[in-house]
Amino acid sequence: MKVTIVGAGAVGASCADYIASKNFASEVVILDIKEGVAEGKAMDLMQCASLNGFDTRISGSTNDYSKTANSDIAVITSGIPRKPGMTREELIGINAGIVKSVAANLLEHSPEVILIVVSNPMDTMTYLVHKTTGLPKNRIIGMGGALDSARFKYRLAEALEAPISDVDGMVIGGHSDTGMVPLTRHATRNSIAVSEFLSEERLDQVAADTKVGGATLTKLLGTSAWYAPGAAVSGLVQAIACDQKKMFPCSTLLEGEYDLNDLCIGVPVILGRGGIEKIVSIELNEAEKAKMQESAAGVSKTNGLLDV
Ligand SMILES: NC(=O)c1ccc[n+]([C@@H]2O[C@H](COP(=O)([O-])OP(=O)(O)OC[C@H]3O[C@@H](n4cnc5c(N)ncnc54)[C@H](O)[C@@H]3O)[C@@H](O)[C@H]2O)c1
Ligand SMILES: O=C(O)C[C@H](O)C(=O)O
Repeated sequence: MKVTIVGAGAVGASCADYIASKNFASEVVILDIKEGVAEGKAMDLMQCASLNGFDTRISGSTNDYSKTANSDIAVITSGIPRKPGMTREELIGINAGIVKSVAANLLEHSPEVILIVVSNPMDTMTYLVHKTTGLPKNRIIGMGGALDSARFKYRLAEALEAPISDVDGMVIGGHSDTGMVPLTRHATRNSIAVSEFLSEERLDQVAADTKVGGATLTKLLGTSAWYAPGAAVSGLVQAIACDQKKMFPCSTLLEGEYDLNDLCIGVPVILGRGGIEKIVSIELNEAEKAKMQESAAGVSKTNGLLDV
């Protein structure tokens, strides 16, 4: 199993670290345009192998895509992150060109690859990859909901004063400050609805804190987050590599599911060796449907800024 990660920055390196530490991939290639950086990070990570007990071979490449040839999975993290006060949507001008060229380069050397799009604005970048590569939809996966759901569980556990392992919950919708739809009605503590333990006001606060999870970290860090994003990506990569058939909310092209068309947005999917093996349609109530429609309108508006 060969995995390529494009972008040796904060998220790309964190992602390589988690993938290697889990020891399920034979090879990880990190590629970046900055001379020597991918090679340096790969060497640094390889020097963790004896310490952390993994056999994954990690190598770096300065923009030489021949080294990525025959990758099974490729993760696109190349592009700029936001700064405090910015939205993810403001990154479109620079990141669209980068993501488009990176996807084309990857496919030239790995025609069967499954692509995981991370660069922001992620739902729009995922749509751009659809529009420009023509790959079947099962092989283009946008990562956002897995991260947002992890942040939702963190906030739920905080409110419940419970261990996170007691908590389950999912966030669907667009990966944006306003577009996320945390499914509080479906969230549970040990299979009991969290509404049994938390007031409506407290749950609304949990949802609000979840939606600005990325912005909160960007304000604290001066750039956007990388540990949880890297861990979330590695979870998707492992589900595909190990054919786990796990369910994650991922951004995928919708063609009528959830009454939405012609956009990529986060919904629950089953991930296995075929990439997105199934889009899972869950019953939403009227309020949840309205939030999903509003979120989709926001994503479509950003998609409208693309030159495709
Ligand atoms: N979808 C998500 O949940 C999520 C989470 C975190 C970050 N992000 C996004 O991921 C992206 C990367 O974030 P980061 O914190 O790692 O940024 P970073 O600046 O640390 O790293 C980005 C890397 O991309 C490289 N790069 C730029 N253009 C390139 C090209 N054409 N080819 C190869 N490499 C290129 C840069 O040299 C840099 O090393 C940002 O757009 C950020 O908003 C998304
Ligand atoms: O917040 C960001 O801009 C980065 C990423 O999308 C995140 O949610 O951490």
